[in-house]
Amino acid sequence: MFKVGITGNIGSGKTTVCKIFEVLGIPVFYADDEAKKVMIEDSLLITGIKQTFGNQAYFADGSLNRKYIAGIVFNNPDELIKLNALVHPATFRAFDNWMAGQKNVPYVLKEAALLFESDSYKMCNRAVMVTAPLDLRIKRVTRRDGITAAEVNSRNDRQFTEQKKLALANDVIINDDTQPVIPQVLKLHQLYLSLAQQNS
Ligand SMILES: CC(C)(COP(=O)(O)OP(=O)(O)OC[C@H]1O[C@@H](n2cnc3c(N)ncnc32)[C@H](O)[C@@H]1O)[C@@H](O)C(=O)NCCC(=O)NCCS
Ligand SMILES: Nc1ncnc2c1ncn2[C@@H]1O[C@H](COP(=O)(O)OP(=O)(O)OP(=O)(O)O)[C@@H](O)[C@H]1O
Repeated sequence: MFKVGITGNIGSGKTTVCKIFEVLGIPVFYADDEAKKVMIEDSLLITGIKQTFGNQAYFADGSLNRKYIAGIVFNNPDELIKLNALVHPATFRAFDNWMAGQKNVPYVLKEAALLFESDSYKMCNRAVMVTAPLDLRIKRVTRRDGITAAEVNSRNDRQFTEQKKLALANDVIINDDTQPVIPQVLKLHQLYLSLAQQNS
């Protein structure tokens, strides 16, 4: 199956762009969401997270204390490395399981904030990056999540720079309010349909 990885730094608009691909009938695996799902479902992972970050990482009802974990890992790169090492293998397994269920579709998308940082782009046939300037991304995320600009910056600082990501991407979608996104998606969709057909 032809796989397209889609990424972009915090607030670039990856999820928004993926929703357009979904309208075109393309299944999307949302790695960030799946990561949070395995963190409450995989008992070995839960034990590892509690041992590493303390029992406060979870609320009494078993849900994830995202604010608590974010406060630790986005202020300490070593702690973030530990969290990534715990969570990413389980997320990769969830992707493999999801892939096994995909039938009769021309191609699939894997949405991951850390597609390049985690090397998972190497398992994709193509990588597309959604890009927008930092000031606009900060504005979007502070409005969406009610977090501060400093908190957005501290996450952004833990990601490859836009420049580094652009050098690794095969394709780019510009989502900086200067041009419409839908025609860019339609153009790439046609490209992926034809590449997937050549690949089959
Ligand atoms: C720390 C957690 C609990 C905070 O949850 P929260 O709901 O506040 O954020 P959410 O997961 O929706 O992520 C929002 C954005 O933060 C950034 N971000 C998330 N995880 C990371 C990370 N490990 N490194 C750098 N940036 C990250 C991304 O831009 C992401 O799109 C959560 O982000 C987490 O568990 N992260 C580790 C797992 C991971 O790496 N997920 C992302 C890719 S699989
Ligand atoms: N072209 C656009 N016009 C207006 N609002 C937009 C546009 N693109 C994204 N947004 C808004 O900006 C916010 C961030 O977009 P989105 O959630 O798609 O980004 P993301 O890259 O998936 O973010 P994160 O990395 O934080 O998960 C959302 O509230 C979304 O509705």
